[in-house]
Amino acid sequence: MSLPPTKSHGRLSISASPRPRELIEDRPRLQGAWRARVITLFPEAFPGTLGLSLTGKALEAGLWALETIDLRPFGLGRHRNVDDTPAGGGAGMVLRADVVGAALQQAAIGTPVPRADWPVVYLSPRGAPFTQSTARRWAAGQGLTLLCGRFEGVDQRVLDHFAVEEVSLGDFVLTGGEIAAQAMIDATVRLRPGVLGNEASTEEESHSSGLLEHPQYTRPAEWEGRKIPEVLMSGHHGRIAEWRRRQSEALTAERRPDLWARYGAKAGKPADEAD
Ligand SMILES: C[S@@+](CC[C@H](N)C(=O)[O-])C[C@H]1O[C@@H](n2cnc3c(N)ncnc32)[C@H](O)[C@@H]1O
Repeated sequence: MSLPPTKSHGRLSISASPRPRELIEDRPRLQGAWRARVITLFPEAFPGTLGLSLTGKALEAGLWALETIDLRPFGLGRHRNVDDTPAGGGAGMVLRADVVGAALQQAAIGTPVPRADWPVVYLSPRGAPFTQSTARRWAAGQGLTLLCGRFEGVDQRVLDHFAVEEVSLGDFVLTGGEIAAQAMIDATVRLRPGVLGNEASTEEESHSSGLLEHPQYTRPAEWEGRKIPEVLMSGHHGRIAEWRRRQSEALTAERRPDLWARYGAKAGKPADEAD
């Protein structure tokens, strides 16, 4: 079977088909760029929000690359069928192991071993929860292959065969993996060097230190009778840092007792004494 083309959203194509000239010329610049490779029935959903703002600029600049692999051309027969009814009966359709397997094989071309450098992930509500530490782990590698499910999901055998990691965006069910893929790529790519520029720090934001971020304010100094807290206008860096730390702790304790308990435990004291 000849390989269907892979669409590139950055400046590099991994397609087996002839590449436009400008893509070839861009190749050296992209060597070593972190890459997201997404297997989907809806490649037109990409880059989506990833093409906007900082991630979009970084994509254009070649700081990372995005490639979609359309699942449909791997389908069978005249209609390129990709799914079939669930074994054992039940509602809906399941993506076939042979079809998804062929797409995963194409996605594996040129990816490094060991897998730690390039995880292969199935977006799934059954998966391990996606967190900031997942994003950090993925950002430290060379790239990521994401398999977007649809319908009732994917035949289990292909997940087992390729030792695919299952990761969930949260405890809810989406109609497909594309939104989850974009969210996870966004959270990962913004941790790559140069993507956020010098302006933003990823060290002080929510989930980096185990706490939620303190409230933020900007001009005007007074709005609808509400003033910016005085300490933030004082210019006293020590007092500002202390105020922000206390706000972070109070917010975390109130909104996320699970994070607060873990934070307290890390600091070596029970959470209710962590003040
Ligand atoms: C309708 S869902 C399938 C749900 C599946 N039957 C179940 O109950 O676990 C279709 C696809 O959406 C994606 N999806 C749905 N919810 C998700 C979540 N919370 N996180 C990541 N992907 C999700 C997965 O790729 C899934 O295969």
